[in-house]
Amino acid sequence: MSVFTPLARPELETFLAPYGLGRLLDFQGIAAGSENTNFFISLEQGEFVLTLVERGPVQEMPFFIELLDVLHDANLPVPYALRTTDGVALRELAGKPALLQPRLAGKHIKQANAQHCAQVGELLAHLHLATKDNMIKRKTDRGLDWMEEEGGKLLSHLDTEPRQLLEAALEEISLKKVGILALPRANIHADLFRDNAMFEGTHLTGLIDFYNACSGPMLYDVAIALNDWCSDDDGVLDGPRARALLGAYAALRPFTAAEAQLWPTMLRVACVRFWLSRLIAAESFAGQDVLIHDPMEFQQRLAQRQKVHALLPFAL
Ligand SMILES: Nc1ncnc2c1ncn2[C@@H]1O[C@H](COP(=O)(O)OP(=O)(O)OP(=O)(O)O)[C@@H](O)[C@H]1O
Ligand SMILES: N[C@@H](CCO)C(=O)O
Repeated sequence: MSVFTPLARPELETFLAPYGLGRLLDFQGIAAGSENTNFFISLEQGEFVLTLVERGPVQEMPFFIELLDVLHDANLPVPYALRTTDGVALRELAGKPALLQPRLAGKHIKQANAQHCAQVGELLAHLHLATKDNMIKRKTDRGLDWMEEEGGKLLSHLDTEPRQLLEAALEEISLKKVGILALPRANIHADLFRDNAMFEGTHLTGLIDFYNACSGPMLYDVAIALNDWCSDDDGVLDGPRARALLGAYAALRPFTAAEAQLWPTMLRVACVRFWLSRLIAAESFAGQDVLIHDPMEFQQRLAQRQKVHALLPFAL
């Protein structure tokens, strides 16, 4: 289970006291999640989630806090950093940046249908519309340069077939980089997988885990989401789900001609990003009690996306 930093009750009680939310009733490490340490926290005044941020520089934390405030103020269903009675949002616990957030209702779904996908597309468009004119700048630490660098290093670890697949994708990234970086931008979630959305029945109740959020091409966010929400088990894109997600998104923010043109490339870039991070995690956490997502899933998806040539059907 991915509790990288275990906590004892007394240190937790000391940490929680300044929020003024009552006594600690219960707490529980969360096994799901692969990058940060999370605890469900029951206090007298409600249910919360405590996150200890395990990855990325501490100086980035104000970005996440500000972005979640902006999205919360725009009435989007996201968690946000609660303040202590002295107004402090970013705290430290066990030497890690620590945030207390409201616990959102709902649970993750494994099998997405077109109805789920339409809501994801709609909410993603709202997220982009809420930030595109006042984007808060943050360069991702897993962008195109990172993909080229880490991908280059990993090539020699791969067998012939995956190596050729990755080589072709890295070549395409290098060729299309300028065009990708010129696409319309906003603040993007950059990790909108099924395990980062909550549903109650068929109703989307929230998005969580903004720790990969950054400023970047909106189309990249759409491609990341689509690759997870609309793939079959063998990595093939499911037409009805893909059309539902893209249609709902484009109804609120129509795609530009440049986005339509770069769509097949972007689907592949979004596969490379997660194939590489999963390969790196699998190597660095091998044998440890940490949730590791299967890298092969993205190798398969990338192989399937090499066959995608159709431009976006919903462009201006
Ligand atoms: N605000 C919240 N409300 C309800 N549940 C939450 C909240 N934040 C986190 N969780 C729960 O904790 C789990 C892990 O959280 P999260 O996805 O942020 O961790 P992570 O390590 O960053 O995961 P990932 O593998 O997606 O990077 C989620 O799957 C969800 O069940
Ligand atoms: N969503 C990512 C993990 C967190 O970034 C994956 O499935 O590889």
